[in-house]
Amino acid sequence: MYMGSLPVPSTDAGRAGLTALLDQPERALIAVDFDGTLAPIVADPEQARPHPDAVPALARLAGRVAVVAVITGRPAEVAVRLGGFAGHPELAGLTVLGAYGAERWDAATGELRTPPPHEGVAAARAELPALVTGTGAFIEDKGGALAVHTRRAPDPVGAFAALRDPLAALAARHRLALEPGRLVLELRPPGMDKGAALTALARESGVGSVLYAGDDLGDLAAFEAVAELRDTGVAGLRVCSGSTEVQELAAATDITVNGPEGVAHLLATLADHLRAP
Ligand SMILES: O=P(O)(O)OC[C@H]1O[C@H](O[C@H]2O[C@H](CO)[C@@H](O)[C@H](O)[C@H]2O)[C@H](O)[C@@H](O)[C@@H]1O
Repeated sequence: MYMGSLPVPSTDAGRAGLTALLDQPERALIAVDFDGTLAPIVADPEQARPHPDAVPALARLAGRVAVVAVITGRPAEVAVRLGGFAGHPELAGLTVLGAYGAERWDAATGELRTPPPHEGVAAARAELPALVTGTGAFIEDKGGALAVHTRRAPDPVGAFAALRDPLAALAARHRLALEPGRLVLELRPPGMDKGAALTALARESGVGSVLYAGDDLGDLAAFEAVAELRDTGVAGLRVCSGSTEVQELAAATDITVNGPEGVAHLLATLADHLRAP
């Protein structure tokens, strides 16, 4: 069902979230995930780029809402580079929270904040090649974390399943978290997730409504955070960037759109609705 050209959220709380965003955009936070939400999924992580309509839509929204943010598992500076977010005058207020919220880049200052290295990542880095050899998986070394990708393996799902337990054991040995995603298993420092990152940003900005869009298991914490923010009086709208790969998000969200193309369309339609009078 559509409200004008905007989809109608499937829940009362989601409808309240959308209404709050449309009524008081100057008090709204719009936060989006990068891979699978802004950027279509591709086989080589280095080749991921936002959907062509996504960044222009974010830029239009940035002029109308209180805060626009990208919250991603990528290192913040990688998301900034792949997204082309630096030096974009209309995105001068953009915040990028990388490494599941452990890193922060603010367009306004250009400042990048990263945590000190976790010794477990260095230890896992040394052991990982032996575990991965022969599976067809490849390692994306993100500096502060390690991602093992099976998308390019001959049997991506089989390789993912075969690696899950050994990587969980490796993570446990080195006090790391194992973060499963879309044909990827990430070893990363514990203690931060996208939910904590989103809540902190919402509190810091004092917003009255939050929209969060994501596509993967790592986004569930952010969707839960939106639900918790609602209990504290902050209206919320949870948008699923739908895919055939991840089925678990529909129950945790208020709107499902068709992947990054659908997200870009939704953001652009929101920007149309919020056009300055
Ligand atoms: O939080 P996100 O912005 O969604 O980042 C999560 C991970 O995404 C990337 O991997 C995913 O996208 C790749 C490029 O499309 C794809 O090849 C891979 O199969 C996906 O899992 C990225 O490479 C990771 O570092 C991110 O943590």
